[in-house]
Amino acid sequence: MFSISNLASGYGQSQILHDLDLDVDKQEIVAVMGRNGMGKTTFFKTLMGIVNQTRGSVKVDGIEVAGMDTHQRVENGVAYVPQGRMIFPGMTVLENIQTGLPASAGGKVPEDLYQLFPVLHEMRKRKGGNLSGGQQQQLAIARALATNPKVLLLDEPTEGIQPSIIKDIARTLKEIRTLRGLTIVVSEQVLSFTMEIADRFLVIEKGRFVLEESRQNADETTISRYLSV
Ligand SMILES: Nc1ncnc2c1ncn2[C@@H]1O[C@H](COP(=O)(O)OP(=O)(O)OP(=O)(O)O)[C@@H](O)[C@H]1O
Repeated sequence: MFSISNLASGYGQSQILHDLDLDVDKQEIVAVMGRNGMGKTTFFKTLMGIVNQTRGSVKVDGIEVAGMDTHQRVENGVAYVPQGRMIFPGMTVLENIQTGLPASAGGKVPEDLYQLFPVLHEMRKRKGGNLSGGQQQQLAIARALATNPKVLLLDEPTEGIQPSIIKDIARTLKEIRTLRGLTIVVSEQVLSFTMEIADRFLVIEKGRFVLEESRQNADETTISRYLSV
């Protein structure tokens, strides 16, 4: 469903990603685990066309999106929740969500988004910058979902978030996957979070996938060895 092959990219002369291959099924949740600086953010930015790829293919339901501008990739069903959430702090919660809506929605937020995140409805008139870290993460996810994606990419969603809220985010992501038939790729350093949600685990080191385990075979000790410094 979401097929990445031979993907390479970098910054200027320095190549960061080396021939990445990944096929994600519809409704599958894949976790890309790796320490700081191993290439997780570069991977997502390349998938979104924010960092230029030097080679490779990225297909959504058979449609080649590599080479498209970021907004065209969004139109073709790829949504991105960046590291650090990047919500607009001076805009209200409602306005933040509206930035993700297609023009055809006329600014109207779909009911099911507020059902998924009731707190965003309560706080829709508040400035995004006044929300807690966990609420901002929900807002960033809601804004991404407003584009009605087929594939959701999340870059370290648990960063800076309290453990109790992390559990809520895990529950919500699983719910969204089922409700919307979403395919999810999430990057993380926190294994307890991905153990709750992922069907498959990949470890990235220096821009290469060095380990792949299905949920059934995933061995926490082995994966955590890659994550400890
Ligand atoms: N704008 C940039 N220009 C040059 N090199 C960069 C740039 N951004 C990242 N890099 C380099 O690319 C490599 C991968 O970084 P990246 O941010 O993708 O890693 P990461 O796994 O997401 O780490 P983190 O968890 O710290 O975000 C690192 O060596 C980093 O120094």
